[in-house]
Amino acid sequence: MIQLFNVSKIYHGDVPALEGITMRITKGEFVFITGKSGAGKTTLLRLIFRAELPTKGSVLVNNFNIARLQRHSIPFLRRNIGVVFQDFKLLPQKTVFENVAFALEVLGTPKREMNQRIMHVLQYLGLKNKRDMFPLRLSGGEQQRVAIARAIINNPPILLADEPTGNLDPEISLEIMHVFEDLHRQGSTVVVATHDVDLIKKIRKKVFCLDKGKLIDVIAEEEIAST
Ligand SMILES: Nc1ncnc2c1ncn2[C@@H]1O[C@H](COP(=O)(O)OP(=O)(O)OP(=O)(O)O)[C@@H](O)[C@H]1O
Repeated sequence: MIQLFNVSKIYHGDVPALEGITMRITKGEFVFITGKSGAGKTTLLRLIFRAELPTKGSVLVNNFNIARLQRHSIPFLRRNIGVVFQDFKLLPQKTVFENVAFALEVLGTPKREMNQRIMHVLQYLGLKNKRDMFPLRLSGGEQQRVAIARAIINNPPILLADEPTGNLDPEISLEIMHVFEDLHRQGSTVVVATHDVDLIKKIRKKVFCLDKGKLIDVIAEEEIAST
């Protein structure tokens, strides 16, 4: 589903943000990308949803080389990928409902269908009674759940999360991870970048470890269980 072959990314100068990365994430997998600040986690995710192009190597999503996608095909790639960020990136002047609706409006979804789908996803994430609230009146965990609602409203097969619990306390972080686990159980491919080792130990999924742009280790789920 997601494959990287010998991928390097240099923003400028000669220090690569990523160097010689080869990895494969299969359909329906839940994986973590970890590493210290600056290791290249965000860059790796940005390459997958084509916010960046690799300097070298190739990135394949659903067997399509994302660098070769024609401009008009990019929205089709993005429709397959939901993205969640550390800072939620919600629109502060729109309500919870409107924030989620926005992701459907851009696709021209009919209004009645839109209402049904949004209420369903808000219910799933325990946000039904927050539908008319503005994001800044919500707790961090609730804001992140709104961001997840927005990311999954189009049922994308792939969910990317960049340090999704970076602004949340440990208990709420675990709750958010359980939402990702549930989505994974329902069939989504989930990729979570985090430097939170405690969280990784609790969730126990395959881990790709980056250090200074290089993939230095891949830890299988079973190995984590024993640490
Ligand atoms: N847009 C950019 N322009 C120039 N350099 C960048 C850009 N984005 C990232 N970098 C550099 O690439 C390297 C990897 O950064 P990246 O953000 O991918 O790492 P990270 O592991 O996600 O770090 P953090 O946990 O701090 O977010 C860093 O040295 C960073 O300074």
